[in-house]
Amino acid sequence: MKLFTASCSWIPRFISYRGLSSLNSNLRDTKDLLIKYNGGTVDLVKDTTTGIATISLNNPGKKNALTGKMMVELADNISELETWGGGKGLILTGTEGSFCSGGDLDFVKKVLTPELGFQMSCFMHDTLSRLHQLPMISVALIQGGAFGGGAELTTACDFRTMTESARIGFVNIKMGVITGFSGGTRLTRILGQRKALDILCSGRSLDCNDAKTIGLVDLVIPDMDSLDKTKSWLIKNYCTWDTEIIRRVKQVTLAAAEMDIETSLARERILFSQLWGGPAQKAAVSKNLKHN
Ligand SMILES: C[C@@H](C(=O)O)C(=O)SCCNC(=O)CCNC(=O)[C@H](O)C(C)(C)COP(=O)(O)OP(=O)(O)OC[C@H]1O[C@@H](n2cnc3c(N)ncnc32)[C@H](O)[C@@H]1OP(=O)(O)O
Repeated sequence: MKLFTASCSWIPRFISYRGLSSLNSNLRDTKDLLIKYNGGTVDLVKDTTTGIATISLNNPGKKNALTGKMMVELADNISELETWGGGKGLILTGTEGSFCSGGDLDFVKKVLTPELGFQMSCFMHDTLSRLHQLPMISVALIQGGAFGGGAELTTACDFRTMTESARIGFVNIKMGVITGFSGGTRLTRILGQRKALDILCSGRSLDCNDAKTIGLVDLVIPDMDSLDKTKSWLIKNYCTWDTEIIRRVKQVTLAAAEMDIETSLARERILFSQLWGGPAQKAAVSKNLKHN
């Protein structure tokens, strides 16, 4: 069988994850290209009282399918969150009862060359890596459907909640491709290789029970008031602490997952010692707390 990649001589021979920065020079060009494919919005709301941000994918006529312009807006929203020192948590969701049905097929049909696919993929990898690396606790609220690229988006978050009637499917294989938004790598890190292979290679869609059983989803919630319920769960479980502490815990876990152990330990020592003797610790040690 002749390999399709034989015609893709323009693809760099070696691309390492850390090598992504060497592709960054192309991101501005890609942004200029993507923004021309109009439709939908991606809206960011920052609640300064709770420290919880919400990003909503909004293209309801197409079940929140992602246009090029929406990819750019998502990237811009992440850039804004990177500079928000007050952020504790982030909820990524969609409007009008859907999460996201993947790439907008009207847009996809206009960019069907390996070169443009590579550019789009680099852009989305950069955006979702930056989302994943935000020093706040991120949750994807899956409602309605999350398919193809939409399912991939959920894997960039730390946690996933899913409504009782929702479905999630990595259907890329049924569309003649594999994961373009980094979902293959991220799903494998979440589930392990065997379960990820099952989900990716079957292309089957999962209901909330399947998704919870395999460990893709952390919490199943009723359809009603799913955003409020996700927000309450996020705040109650992870975000009652001091902002600086939450952000440091997230950074420690990221370093441990993605760096060699000595570098990660060095980072943990610094993040720890900067809190030692601070107001939160002084208040806690003066309280004679019992943890049972
Ligand atoms: C990036 C790329 C990749 O593979 O890496 C991808 O993500 S490929 C994209 C992978 N995603 C897909 O192939 C999704 C295909 N769509 C579906 O399976 C279905 O539409 C569902 C998403 C399950 C929703 O079904 P349901 O019966 O609830 O609604 P529906 O089919 O009437 O959809 C409502 C309207 O949204 C449109 N619509 C739905 N998904 C769309 C998409 N991804 N791009 C463009 N339009 C889309 C439908 O054509 C329809 O338009 P009208 O009202 O005008 O008829």
